[in-house]
Amino acid sequence: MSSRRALAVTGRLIGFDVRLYVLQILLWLPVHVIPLGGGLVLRQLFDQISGHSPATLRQSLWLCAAFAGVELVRGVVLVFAWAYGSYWWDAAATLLRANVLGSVLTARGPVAARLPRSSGESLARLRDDVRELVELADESVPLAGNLLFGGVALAIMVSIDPVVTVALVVPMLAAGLLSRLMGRVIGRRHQRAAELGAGVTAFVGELFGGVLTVKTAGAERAALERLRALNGRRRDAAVRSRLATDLLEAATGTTVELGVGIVLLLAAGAMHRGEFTVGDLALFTSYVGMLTALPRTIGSVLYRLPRAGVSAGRLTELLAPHQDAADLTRDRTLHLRTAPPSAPPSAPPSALPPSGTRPSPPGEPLEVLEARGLTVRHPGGRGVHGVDLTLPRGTFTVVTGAVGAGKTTLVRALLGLLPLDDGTISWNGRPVPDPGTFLVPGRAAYAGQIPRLFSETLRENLLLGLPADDAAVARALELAALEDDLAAMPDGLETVVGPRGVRLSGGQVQRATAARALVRSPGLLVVDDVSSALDVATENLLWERIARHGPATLLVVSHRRAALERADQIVVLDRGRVAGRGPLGELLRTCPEMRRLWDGEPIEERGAT
Ligand SMILES: Nc1ncnc2c1ncn2[C@@H]1O[C@H](COP(=O)(O)OP(=O)(O)OP(=O)(O)O)[C@@H](O)[C@H]1O
Repeated sequence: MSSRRALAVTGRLIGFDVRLYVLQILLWLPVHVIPLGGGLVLRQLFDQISGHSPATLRQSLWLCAAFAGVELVRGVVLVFAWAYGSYWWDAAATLLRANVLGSVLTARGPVAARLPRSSGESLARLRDDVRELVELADESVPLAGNLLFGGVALAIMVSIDPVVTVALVVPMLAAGLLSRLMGRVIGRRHQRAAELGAGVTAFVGELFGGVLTVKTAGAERAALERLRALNGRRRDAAVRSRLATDLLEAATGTTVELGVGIVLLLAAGAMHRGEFTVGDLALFTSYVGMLTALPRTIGSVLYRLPRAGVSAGRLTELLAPHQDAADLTRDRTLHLRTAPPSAPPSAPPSALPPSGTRPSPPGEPLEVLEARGLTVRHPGGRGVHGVDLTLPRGTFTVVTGAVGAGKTTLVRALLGLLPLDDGTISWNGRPVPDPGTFLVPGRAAYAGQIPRLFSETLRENLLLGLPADDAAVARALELAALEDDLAAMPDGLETVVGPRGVRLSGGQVQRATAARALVRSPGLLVVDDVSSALDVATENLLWERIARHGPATLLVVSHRRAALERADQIVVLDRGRVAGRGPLGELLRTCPEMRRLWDGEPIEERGAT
C-alpha cells in the first residue's frame, strides 16, 4: 500500500516538469550506453592483438584511439550530467517542500492541530522525507540507463555465449528477489529511525528555544541526559536501518560477484575449447562491471520504495485534512533561477472574496454570533461540552473559569481553530459551516494566549502582509495602549522586535499582539488572556479604549477584575461546562464558581467530569 503510494507520488514528481526530467535522462543515458560501444571496440582490438582477427598495426592503433575517444566522450558527458542533472532534483524537492509549506501556511482552521508536536519535527520531515521521495524518483534515471545497457549488453553476450550469459543473469535475479523480500523489513526499520531522528531534532529545537529556562532551572545535566537517551535510541534505530540496507546491498553485490567468478570459470573452459576468444573475454569483463549496477539499482529501487511510502505518508500528514498525497506534487510555479515576484498584499478586510459556501456577504456586519452545543473532546476527555454562547453586536463578553476550565478551547473552537466534535455556529442567524474560513479578519480577529512576534519591524509585525497604512497602525497602537512604549523605542515603528530584535516586555508583546488584531478592523475581536502581564492601570486603559473606540463586539478570556467588571455578560466555565452566565453582580449572587474566582481563591486545575 505504502509502496503504491510512493510510486504514485514519484510518478507525478517525474511528470511535473517533463522538460527537466528529459534533460536529465538525455544527459545520463549516454553515460550508460557509451560503454556498449567501448566493449565492442575492446573485443575487436583484443581479437586483433591475439591474432583471432588478423589486422595491421595501423588498424589496431586506430582501434586504440577509437576506444580512448569513446571513453573521453563519456567523461565529458559525465561532467555535463553532474553539472546539469541536479536541476531536476532541486526542482522536484522544491515542489514537494513548496506544496507542503503552502498547505501548512495557508490552510486555516483545525489543520494547525495536525502539525507534529514541534516545529523541529516538521522541519525534519521537510528535509529527510522530501529527500527520500526525490531520491526514489531520481533512481529511475540510472534504472532506465542500466536497463538499456543491460538489455543490449545481454543480447550481445547471449549471441556470443548463452551459457556464460545465463550464469551471470541467475545470481542477478536472485539478488532482485532478495531485495523484494527484505523491502518490508527495511521500510519498518526506516520508519522507526525517521521517527526517532525527528524526535531528536525536535528536542534540540526545544532546547534552543528554552535555553534560559534550562539554565535558570539548573537543568543542564538533565537536559543533556535526555538528549543522550533520545540520541542513543535514534542511533540504535539508525544503525539497524542502515544495517538492513547495507546487508541487502552487500548480499546483492556478493551474489553478483559470485556470478562474475562463475563466468570466468566457464569462459576459461570455453576458451580452452576455442569457443570463446580473448576479445569475447575482454567484452564480457568490460560489461560485467556495468551489469552489476543493474541488480544494485533494482535492489535500491526496491528497498527505497517502502521507505518512500513512509515518507509520503509523513508529508501527507502535514497537509490540510481535505488534501491527500496527490497534493504533494500539485503543479505550482517554481522560481529556481530567478527571484520570485513580490507577494501580492493580503486582501484588505473589506475585500474578502465572496464564496458560495459563505452564508453571509463579506461586508455584512455582525449583528449576532451564536454557538449552540459546542463540544470539543481532547484526548483524555478534557475540552468543552455542550456550551452555548450568544454574542450580540456591541457587547463585551468575558469567558472566565479556573485554570484548565476550557476557556481557550472554547474560543478556539468558535473560531474554527480546533475541530468541533459537536455543535453549530451561526452568524446573523445563518449557519457557518466552516468557521475556520469564515471567522477571519474582516469579520473576526484573534489575539491568542501565547503572543508571538517575528524578528521583523514592529510595523511589519502588526501588518503581517496587509497594505501599509500608517494611520491604521497608529490607531491600533493607541487602542492597545502602546503609544508611550512606541515613543521610547529606538526606531519607533521601524524597531526590529521579536527573538532577534529588541526584547519587549511580556506586557508589551501582549499589547502588540492585540494591536495586530485591532489593525485588521474586525467586527468581532477575540482576545485570550491578553492582559495577564499588564498592571491594573494599563489594563483598565486598554479595555477603556477598546470598548470605546475599538471593534463593536468583544469576546475576552480573562479572570481579571478589570475585564469582569466591564463585561455585559460573563460566561463561567467549570470543567468544560457552563457553570453560570450573566452580568457580574448577578453571578456573584447566584454562581458559587464565580464567587470563588472573584474572591481570588487559588485557581487550580480540576479533574474532568
Ligand atoms: N490538545 C490537547 N490535548 C489534550 N488535552 C488538552 C489539549 N488542549 C487542552 N487540553 C486540556 O483541556 C483542558 C482545557 O484546556 P484550555 O486550554 O481550554 O483551558 P483554559 O481554561 O484556557 O486554561 P488556562 O486558564 O490555563 O489557559 C485542560 O485540562 C487542558 O489540559
